[in-house]
Amino acid sequence: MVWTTTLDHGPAALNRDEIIFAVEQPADGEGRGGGYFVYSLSESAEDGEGDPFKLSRTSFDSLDGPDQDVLEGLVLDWQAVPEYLNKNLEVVVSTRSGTGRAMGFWRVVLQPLLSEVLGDGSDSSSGSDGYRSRCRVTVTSSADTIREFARGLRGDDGETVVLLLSGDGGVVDLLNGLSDDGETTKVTVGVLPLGTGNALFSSLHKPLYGEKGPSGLVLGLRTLFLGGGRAEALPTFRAEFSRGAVLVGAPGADAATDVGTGERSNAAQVQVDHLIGAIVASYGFHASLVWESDTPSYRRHGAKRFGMAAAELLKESHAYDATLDIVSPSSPTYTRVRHTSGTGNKFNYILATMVSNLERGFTISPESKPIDGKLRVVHFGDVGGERTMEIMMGGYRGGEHVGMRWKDEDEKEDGVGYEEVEEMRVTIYEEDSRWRKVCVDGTIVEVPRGGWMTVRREVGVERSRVLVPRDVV
Ligand SMILES: Nc1ncnc2c1ncn2[C@@H]1O[C@H](COP(=O)(O)OP(=O)(O)OP(=O)(O)O)[C@@H](O)[C@H]1O
Repeated sequence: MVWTTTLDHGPAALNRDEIIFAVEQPADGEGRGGGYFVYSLSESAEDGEGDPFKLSRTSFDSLDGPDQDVLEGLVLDWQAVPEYLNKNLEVVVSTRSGTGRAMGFWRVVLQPLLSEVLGDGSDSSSGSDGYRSRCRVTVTSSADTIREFARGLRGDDGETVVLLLSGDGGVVDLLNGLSDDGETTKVTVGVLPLGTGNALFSSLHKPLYGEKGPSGLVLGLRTLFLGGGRAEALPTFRAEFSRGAVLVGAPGADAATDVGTGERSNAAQVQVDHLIGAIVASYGFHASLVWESDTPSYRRHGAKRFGMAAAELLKESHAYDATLDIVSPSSPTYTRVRHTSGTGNKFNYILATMVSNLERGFTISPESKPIDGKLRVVHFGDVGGERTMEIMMGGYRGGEHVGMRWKDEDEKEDGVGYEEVEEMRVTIYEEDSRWRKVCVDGTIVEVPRGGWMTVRREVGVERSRVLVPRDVV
C-alpha cells in the first residue's frame, strides 16, 4: 500500500486536479493544532509502468494560497459526511474491468479514505465502531459474481449503498441481478470508474469535465465523499430479444453463465429473452467494436483498444443487413427508418442511448443530459468505412456528427439520423453470425438470422438509485 503522508509542503506543492477533499482538524483546548488535511490522488498512465495510485495527505495551517478557490469548495465537514456513508456499504471490486486496477484502487485509495473519514473502529475512545462492521467487500472471480451478489440484495429497503469499482459492464450486471419484475429494490449505487469506457460515469459527470481537469477517479471520490446526499433514480431501458438469442462471452473466452433472465441450453450458450440497461443498446459498428475489442491483447491497451479494433473493422467496412423501426414520443406506432446511402437498405450504425458520452471524450448524444430519462437513437446507412470514420470523429468533437449530411455521386442526399424515441426495433438478416451481435451496456447478445432486438424506455420503474455529483442535476 502506498500511503504517503506529507506534512511539510505548502499549498503550491499540490496539483489542484488531484485534490479529493480537505478536512478541518480540530484545535486542542489551548488552540494548538487545527488547520487542514488535504487528501490527493496521483495516478500513473493506465498502460504505464509503476504503482498505479498514490494517495497523499498533506497538512496545512490554513487554506490560504494559490489553490484556495478550489479547496474551499472541497471541504468535507467531519460532522456532516453524506448520510449514505452511514448505511451498509457493499464494495464490489471488479477484477477484470479496464486494465485490472480495481483491486489496487480499493486497497490503496478507497479503503484508507473510508477509514480516515468514517473511522475504522480501532479507536475505542471515539465511541464509534467505524465503517468496518457495516462494510462487506465482494471481489469478482467470474463473469457471474456481480449478478449473484445483486440477487442477494433483492428487496433491499434502501439501507444498502453499493460502491461499484468497475466500468459499465458492472453496472449492467448489477441492474440485471437486481431486476426482478415483482420486487422493488432500493439500493444506491456509487460508481468509481475503473472500466474502459465508463460511459455512465462520464455522462453523469460531463458537466464537470473540462478539456483536462481532474481524473474520473478523483471526480468519483469527490462525488462519493462530498456528494451532499444526492442519489437519483437511474433511468433504464428494457431490451427484448427474439427466441433463440444467446449471450456471448468475450471472443475466445468461455461464455457467461446464467443471467437469470433465460434458460440455459448448454454450457456454452445461454438463452436470453431480455436485459435491463441504462446506457446503450446497439447493432452494427458499435456492437461489433465492443465485442471484437474485448480480447486480452486489446484489453491491455485500456481505452486505446477501441481505436485499435475500430481501425481493423473499418477496413472491412461491413454494411449490416437489417431494418430499423422506431416509435417516436409523438406517435404510438412503429415507423420504418430509411437511408439512401450505398445499397440503400443496409446500416453501418444503429445505437439507442440514455447517456451523452460513451467515453469521457466521445459524445455520442449531445442532447442527452444526466438522468434526463430520454432514449435517443443515432443511426446511419451503408456509408462505407471512410465516412463511418469521419462521422465517429464528430463524436470526439463534442457530438458534431449528429448534424452531418452529404450527397453521394448520384446526388442522393443522406445524413446521420438522431432522434428521441420511446422504442426501437432492429431486425437482423445477416447470414454470418459475426455480424449478428448486438450490445446492451457492453453485454453481447447474438440474435438468430431474421431475429430482432427491441429497446423500450422504462417509465415509472425505479430499479436503483445512483450517486450524482453536486450541482449537476
Ligand atoms: N474475474 C472475472 N472473470 C470474468 N469476468 C469478470 C471478472 N471480473 C469481472 N468480470 C466481468 O467483466 C466485465 C467487466 O466489464 P466492465 O464494463 O466493468 O469493464 P470494461 O469493459 O473494461 O469497461 P467499460 O464497459 O466501461 O468500457 C463485467 O461484466 C464483469 O462482470
